[in-house]
Amino acid sequence: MSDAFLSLQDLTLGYGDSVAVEALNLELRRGELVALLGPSGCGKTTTMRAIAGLMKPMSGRITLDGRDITRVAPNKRGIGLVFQSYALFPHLTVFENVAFGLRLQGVAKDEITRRVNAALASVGLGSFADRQPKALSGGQQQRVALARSIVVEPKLLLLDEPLSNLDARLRLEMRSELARLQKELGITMIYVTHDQSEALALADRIVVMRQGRIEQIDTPANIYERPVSGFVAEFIGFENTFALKDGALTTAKGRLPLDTAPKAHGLAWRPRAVLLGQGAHEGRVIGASYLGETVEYLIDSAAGPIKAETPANAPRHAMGESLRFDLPVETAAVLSRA
Ligand SMILES: Nc1ncnc2c1ncn2[C@@H]1O[C@H](COP(=O)(O)OP(=O)(O)OP(=O)(O)O)[C@@H](O)[C@H]1O
Repeated sequence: MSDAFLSLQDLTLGYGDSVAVEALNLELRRGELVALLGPSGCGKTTTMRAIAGLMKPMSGRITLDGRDITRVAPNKRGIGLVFQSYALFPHLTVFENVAFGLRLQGVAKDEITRRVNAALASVGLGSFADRQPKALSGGQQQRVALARSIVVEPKLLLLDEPLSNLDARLRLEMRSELARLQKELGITMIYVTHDQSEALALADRIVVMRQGRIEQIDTPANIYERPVSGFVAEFIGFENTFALKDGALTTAKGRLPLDTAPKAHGLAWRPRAVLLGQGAHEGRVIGASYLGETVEYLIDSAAGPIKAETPANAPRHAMGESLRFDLPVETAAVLSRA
């Protein structure tokens, strides 16, 4: 057996006869934060449910800290959960909400007081112990939910879109809070999100899922800069993705020949890597949106629309204008798979 802290081996999961996740293999090191990233329906929540023991795998094995937990009851796995709906008990104080799991475990009173206060302090709610949940903001409630799950010192913490109910500012605040807590407490975490910036900011490694399979596992920097496939590239913001065929960038709409083409399945560029006003290709401006810092152009080309982004203080291009553009191969992401 490997020395992985959590290991998912050939895990196949489904509902009735329909398979939702197929032969998934994933290993986490102790203390690692791994983000599961992917579009709606790709199997993120299903994977989390199986790890938590809330559904039985069709086949495969799960081990945690050297123990096979595939058939262990959810409450005996030592796994904490924070889901999107963080339902606190409305009639209990913040303190009692956090103490709940420890009371169930029969932990001594003094130790409960000590651990609950420490958990509340670690999420910045030390002075809120006596409040009722309804007297807290959404972000504060979310932090109580987090304190409640870390106080029982789980071996593994599963977070499924835990910040999705919060407004943009709170999300950012909670995101850095979570990162700090995770490092401070050394908790191993799996974090489900469909928000790429959240995954990039938080994770040690990102798992990109597609239709129940893993498409790429890598560091945030490698996922962002070196996506292996068109699917990952598009998901992570490379809006100009092409297959390479006979030395030309190829889409269903047409082709753009290249002087020199690398050996690869495809190439992809972010909008800001597209150069306007120079280069081997020709196009016509069919869209222009002012975004504040930048202007985003849609350029009609022989291979369909190309998205380009230039600094707002660069020379502007008018709608309908014909211009040359360049897709420099040296700034492209080289895609090894379809
Ligand atoms: N209770 C269920 N019964 C039948 N099929 C289900 C059930 N829950 C999920 N599925 C199916 O399993 C697949 C994976 O769903 P899952 O909820 O794991 O996706 P997800 O990546 O978490 O999506 P989202 O980001 O929308 O939460 C989907 O095709 C979904 O329709």
